[in-house]
Amino acid sequence: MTALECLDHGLPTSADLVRQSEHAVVAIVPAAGIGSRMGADRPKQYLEVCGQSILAHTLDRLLFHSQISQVIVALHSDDNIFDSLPQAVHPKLTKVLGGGERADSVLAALQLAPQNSWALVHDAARPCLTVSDIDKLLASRVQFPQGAILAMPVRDTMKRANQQGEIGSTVCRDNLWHALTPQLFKAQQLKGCLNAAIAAGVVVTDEASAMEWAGISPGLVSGRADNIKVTHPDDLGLAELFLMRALTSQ
Ligand SMILES: Nc1ccn([C@@H]2O[C@H](COP(=O)(O)OP(=O)(O)OP(=O)(O)O)[C@@H](O)[C@H]2O)c(=O)n1
Ligand SMILES: C[C@](O)(CO)[C@H](O)COP(=O)(O)O
Repeated sequence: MTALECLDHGLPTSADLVRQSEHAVVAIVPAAGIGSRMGADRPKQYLEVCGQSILAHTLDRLLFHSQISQVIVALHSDDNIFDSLPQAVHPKLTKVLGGGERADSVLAALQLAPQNSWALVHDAARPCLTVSDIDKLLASRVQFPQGAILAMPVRDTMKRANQQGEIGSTVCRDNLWHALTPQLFKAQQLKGCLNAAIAAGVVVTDEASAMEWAGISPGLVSGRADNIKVTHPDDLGLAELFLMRALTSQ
């Protein structure tokens, strides 16, 4: 098929595919949180499930992905555990000091991302990410050159509480998605949008919200429901189950 025919059919030309392959993909792992909602004796990313820490599982998925050239991990200034992880000495891995909020930690890591790279930002607290979902998000760059996020359509009826802890309203769930990670954007563009949004006092709880604030509409890529963010104690059992299932299916 000629380039013109590709364009007519909305397909990537070989030049598009070559260009994508020219831009490195750098994984950014915000891992500087303290896990207050977990209430454990250490930051939740260092709790063990299936034989190693949550962070170690997350790093393995990124370090061993063939299209990811570098993994930049943002750590808390008091972190005295990371260097004991086997993954800490991986040649692809770079450490950076995180910040007060997740967005600050992501920004700190973005300072080290190469000029024309893609930044694939993934929470340390999401250890059940699969290679197939990473592949799916990376492949979405053809359809969503502005960037995209893994997300999951809402399945439950959604309620908004009132001040009394009762149902205030039912939120229409049409076209309502849970934002997951990884979230994939051009590193320089993401850095600019994050800096601008934070400077404007915007609450930035994920990378996409900074891009949206700048007027960009990131793509939504349907991701697996087992890509959970380990946040509360009862998430640990789920993570263990999903990781065990992944190990036994290999
Ligand atoms: N200043 C921060 C805060 C959070 N994170 C990271 O962002 C991810 C998602 O944040 P969250 O699940 O909220 O983790 P914590 O902030 O540790 O949890 P909590 O809000 O319960 O304290 C986590 O991998 C966390 O380590 C970070 O790098 N820097
Ligand atoms: C980035 C994220 O995981 C997308 O759902 C989420 O916003 C992180 O929120 P947290 O409060 O920092 O865990």
